[in-house]
Amino acid sequence: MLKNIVGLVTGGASGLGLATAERLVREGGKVVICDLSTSKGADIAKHLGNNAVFAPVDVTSEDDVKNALDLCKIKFGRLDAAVNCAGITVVKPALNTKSKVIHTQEQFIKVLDVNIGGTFNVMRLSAAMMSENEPDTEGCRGVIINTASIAAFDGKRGQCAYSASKAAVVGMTLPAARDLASTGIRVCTIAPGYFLTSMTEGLLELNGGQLPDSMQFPARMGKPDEFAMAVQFIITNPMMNGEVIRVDGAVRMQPGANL
Ligand SMILES: CC(=O)CC(=O)SCCNC(=O)CCNC(=O)[C@H](O)C(C)(C)COP(=O)(O)OP(=O)(O)OC[C@H]1O[C@@H](n2cnc3c(N)ncnc32)[C@H](O)[C@@H]1OP(=O)(O)O
Ligand SMILES: NC(=O)C1=CN([C@@H]2O[C@H](COP(=O)(O)OP(=O)(O)OC[C@H]3O[C@@H](n4cnc5c(N)ncnc54)[C@H](O)[C@@H]3O)[C@@H](O)[C@H]2O)C=CC1
Repeated sequence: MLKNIVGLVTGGASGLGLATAERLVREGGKVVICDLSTSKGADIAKHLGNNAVFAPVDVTSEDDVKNALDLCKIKFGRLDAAVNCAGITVVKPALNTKSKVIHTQEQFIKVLDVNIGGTFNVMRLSAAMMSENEPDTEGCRGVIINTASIAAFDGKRGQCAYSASKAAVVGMTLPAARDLASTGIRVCTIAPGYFLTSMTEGLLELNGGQLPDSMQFPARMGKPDEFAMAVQFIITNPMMNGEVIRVDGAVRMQPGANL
């Protein structure tokens, strides 16, 4: 149960973030869905009812994130769990050896800006708000959960920017947990494998309907709620801190194309 837990979920209008927002409300919590103003976040929040509200947020903007946290305070009184799911990808070799097309520096920096900068922005500002919470019986004031990817460890061809950004999210997990330990705020990261969302739709088809050979068990794409289950586990287990958990059915990405 997540009874009375107040969560803020970035990327909450789609895929893994949406499943997390839905689970929070289903399990008795409340949620601020943060996503781009162009997303379906407002409709989704309306559909979820009084325990959900939408905040239009670009995670790279300090003002947007502060406004979302203000809304969280006005609507729900406090923040217990910030879940960073907003993320983007670019798929392009550093150099396409056949066409001679070079990866642009702009694309590389954009992915780092959203995936690293956005995650850190939400983490630091959420922590400031959580630090005002009364600690629970364990002395905990809140928890921050970031989303990396198995591409942080074994990225494929074409994933320099994405893998670098996710490796950075892995890298900031322990120092952030150490920074926030004295305030009683925990920080963990989930590194998902292949999950069926708008980020990955079409990949299976592109791969001739073939799942990756390295996929072990279960040999299928993850369901977004299976990510949300990991979020719930981290929120509810006080010993979870400073750790990166792969949720991937034991798959390892291979160097070749597509999946
Ligand atoms: C887990 C998560 O967090 C979510 C995920 O990541 S999901 C996983 C998503 N998967 C990916 O991101 C991988 C995506 N990769 C791809 O889409 C492709 O491999 C790619 C776009 C990177 C390259 O595709 P491609 O079709 O090989 O590129 P293309 O430009 O058409 O290259 C044509 C040829 O040059 C070769 N080539 C081009 N650049 C190359 C390079 N740097 N090295 C070797 N060969 C190269 C290709 O192998 C291909 O050869 P053939 O014609 O003999 O097959
Ligand atoms: N789907 C998968 O297989 C995997 C996904 N991930 C990661 O999980 C996270 C969620 O991805 P999915 O749900 O799959 O993708 P998705 O594309 O379905 O959802 C991402 C959401 O982030 C939002 N977003 C993008 N840029 C934003 C910004 N600047 N500010 C605010 N919101 C922004 C999008 O509008 C979208 O709603 C991402 O960080 C992704 O890298 C990691 C491993 C595997």
